[in-house]
Formats: sequence, C-alpha cells, structure tokens
Amino acid sequence: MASSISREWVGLNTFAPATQTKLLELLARLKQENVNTLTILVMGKCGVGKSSTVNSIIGERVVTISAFQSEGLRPVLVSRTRGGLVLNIIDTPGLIEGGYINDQALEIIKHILLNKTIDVLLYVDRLDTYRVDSMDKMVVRAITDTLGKEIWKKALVVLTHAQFSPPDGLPYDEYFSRRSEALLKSVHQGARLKKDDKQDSSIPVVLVENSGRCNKNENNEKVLPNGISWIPNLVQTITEVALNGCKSIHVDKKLIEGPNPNQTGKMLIPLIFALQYFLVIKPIERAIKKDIRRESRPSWEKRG
Ligand SMILES: Nc1nc2c(ncn2[C@@H]2O[C@H](COP(=O)(O)OP(=O)(O)OP(=O)(O)O)[C@@H](O)[C@H]2O)c(=O)[nH]1
Repeated sequence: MASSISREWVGLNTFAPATQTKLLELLARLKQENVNTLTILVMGKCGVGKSSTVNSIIGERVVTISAFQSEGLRPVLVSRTRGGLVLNIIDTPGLIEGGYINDQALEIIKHILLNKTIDVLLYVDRLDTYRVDSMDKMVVRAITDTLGKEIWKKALVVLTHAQFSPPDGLPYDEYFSRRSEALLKSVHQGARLKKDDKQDSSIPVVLVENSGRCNKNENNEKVLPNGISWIPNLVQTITEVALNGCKSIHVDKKLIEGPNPNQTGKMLIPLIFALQYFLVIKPIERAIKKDIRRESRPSWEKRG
C-alpha cells in the first residue's frame, strides 16, 4: 500500500476560516473523548468519487483521481496529524469490475486491512444516479462478508456529485431523501440486516460535492444547493459515528477469513465415523452373525 508517515494536516489551513473553526472544534471533541487516532475506510463501486472525497477531506491532492477507469488496484493510506489526533484515511479501489465483484481488489483490500481497526466506514456512491440495482447489493454483500455485519454500525453513506439539479422539477431535498431511502434499502438487503440490526444501525447519509466549481456562501465555505456547508457537515457526521458507542471494527485473520472450512470438516470426522459405525458397520455385523448362526444349524432344523 502506498502509505505516508503521519504528517501535519496542513491541508486544513486551505479551507475557509469558518470551515477551519468548525473542523478544529470537532477534532477537539474527539480528543475530549480520548480519541487519539481516527481511521476511516472508504469503499464503494468504481468511479463514484472515493478518491476525490479523500482529497476533499484532507484538503490536498493526496490521491490521484481519474475520470476513466483507475489503473491500479492499490489501496492508499493517507495519514495526517492535528492537535494530537492522527487521522488515517484508507482509500480503496472500486469493487465492481465488468458487472462482477473484483475479487483481486477485495483480496488486496483484506490484506491491507489486516490488524487495523476501522473507526468509520464511508460507503460512497453518487447522488445523481436514479436507480439502485443488483450491483449495489453485491458491493454491500462483499463488504459485509469481508468485515462482518457490525461494520454497518460504524458506517455512513456518502453521496457525491451533490451540486446536482434533480430531474422533473423535483425539489432537491425530496430527491435526496428518495435516493437515500432507495440506497439504504439496498444496503440493508445486501448486508442482510435483520430488524434489530436496522434499528441499531440507522446509517446516516451525507452529501458531498468534490467539484472545484462547488458553490460558496458569503463566508467562502463550499455549500450545497440546500445551503449546507458540506465539509463541516461530513466531518461532524464522521465524528458522531466514531462516538456512537458501537465498537470499532478490528480486522483480524478470523474476521476476514471467516470460519475455517477445513477446521469445520475436521471436527465432523469423529461424528461421521460414529454414524458409519452405528448405522452401517453394526447392522452388517449383526446380519453376518445371524447368517453364520443359521448356516451352523443342521439342515433339518433349518427346514423346520
Ligand atoms: N462534479 C463532480 N465530479 C466528481 C465528484 N466526485 C468525483 N468526481 C469526478 O468523478 C470521477 C471519478 O472520481 P474518483 O474520485 O477518481 O472516483 P473513485 O471512486 O475513486 O474511482 P476508482 O478509484 O476508479 O474506483 C473524476 O473525474 C472526478 O473528478 C463530485 O462530487 N462532483
């Protein structure tokens, strides 16, 4: 993985002063709650704006972005320090390739995440996509199979391309809520969350506009069509998820490999032998003994 030693988070100084103030307050809140390291994992389909979102949060162009299919499968770890807090962001390659889950990318991601603790998952998709389809569920399932269902208690959905005009004259907030609802439904289905899981993990949805042409308010902060200053809003939601009381996800071998099928097989061997003994060998033995007893009787006795 391309990684960098934790550097001072200077990119924060590039934000509008009002945004900086809000971000520093949020960092202070995390520190107050004894959070010294915050590790954010960024996942989603290809080309949805994962790397751009990482760059937007850091305030530097730390990850290469491309309008076309990305060439590498490398996850990238970006690490920055500010006010005694280390912020790690792990950007991952897109999980769908030609309509299928990219198993190679998934294996590389698993390898990279081993022994790391994920505090927050950003599940990235686009606001300006009207439909959810089976691919959405496939990606969510792949994430769930890799990191376990509990990861969704530490997740938020990020919708990029948020400076977008909804079709058919739909009001922005109504379109946003419909898109969120549809996507969350497919997350719940893909992750096979049960009713209780759903109540425990109401996944927040946050809007992001990574374009350099994002509108700004009178304080020079980047704002969405609904007037929300999105960078502090995103970091605030990340902070809330980090502090939501649910356990961060420690990625160990057991978690990513799942139950060892060979081990399960080994445990079944004595049971199979026992069943074979009582259901097959014993009845055969009994039948043979019976035959022998019958054969050893005199022929006049057998006829009778
Ligand atoms: N207008 C607009 N364009 C965006 C936004 N986010 C990303 N893009 C563009 O979408 C394209 C893909 O962005 P990336 O950040 O590389 O997407 P990705 O999900 O990291 O892509 P992969 O690594 O290939 O999976 C680039 O051309 C970005 O400039 C956004 O919020 N608004």
